[in-house]
Amino acid sequence: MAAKHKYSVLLPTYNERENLPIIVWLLVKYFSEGNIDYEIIIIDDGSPDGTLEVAKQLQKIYGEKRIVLRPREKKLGLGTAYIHGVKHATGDFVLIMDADMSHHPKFIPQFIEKQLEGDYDVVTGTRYAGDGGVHGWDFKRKLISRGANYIVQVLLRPGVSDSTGSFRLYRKEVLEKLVNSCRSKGYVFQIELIIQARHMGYSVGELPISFVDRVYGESKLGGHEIIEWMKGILYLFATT
Ligand SMILES: Nc1nc2c(ncn2[C@@H]2O[C@H](COP(=O)(O)OP(=O)(O)O[C@H]3O[C@H](CO)[C@@H](O)[C@H](O)[C@@H]3O)[C@@H](O)[C@H]2O)c(=O)[nH]1
Ligand SMILES: [Mg+2]
Repeated sequence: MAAKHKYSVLLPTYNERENLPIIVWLLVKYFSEGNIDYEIIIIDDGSPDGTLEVAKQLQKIYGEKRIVLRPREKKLGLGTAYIHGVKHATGDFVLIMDADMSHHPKFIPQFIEKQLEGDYDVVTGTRYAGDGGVHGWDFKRKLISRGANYIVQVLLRPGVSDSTGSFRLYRKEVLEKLVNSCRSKGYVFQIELIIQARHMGYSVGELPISFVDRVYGESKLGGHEIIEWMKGILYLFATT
């Protein structure tokens, strides 16, 4: 596949020292094999494990055109990391994904194909339709994810089968507009984006993906994030 567009990948990182070289290597592989123009924007939030130092090494290996560093001094949340990253994106399309290998770069050519096929404004990965799935999570974490999706379905009617997932492809100008109309700062940000996309009449396609739990490091979704998530959902319910 030789796509004529440029794709910017936003990689938010907090303590992803072990994962970053693997995901970057795979991203480079799939983009190069597909002869696709790309940049990888790493938004590190002052990770104490030295993720930024690793990112700097990767920039030396792959070059400043491909690896763009947009770090922030401290942990300011996943939603604001995306907002920060998109400001610096130079591609026609923006891919958002986790940096811990739960979102495998092998799906990127499928995201691109799906977008081109349907001329979609957004293509969103789904773990809960078609061949999509979740692997490696314990029962509690599966329940949290299913429960969160169910709450969103009932309260906000997002029009997609997996509203809490965050492996997505956006037309850049669409993402910029969505980001400007979103207020959430944490994990609820991806839900607000997809709800806004529906309200603003953008076309959204779904792509089944498999989500595999991380091998290295830990999830940052703790009790505080879950409480903030619930507050965010209630706020969206009351205001949208
Ligand atoms: N820069 C930055 N990055 C962050 C922050 N918090 C998390 N990240 C990064 O965001 C990505 C996802 O964080 P995880 O901590 O691995 O999330 P998860 O528990 O695996 O959650 C996944 O499932 C959720 C529910 O389906 C999703 O909402 C979430 O996006 C993610 O896909 C990782 O690359 C992580 O380093 C932050 O405050 N700042
Ligand atoms: Mg993760």
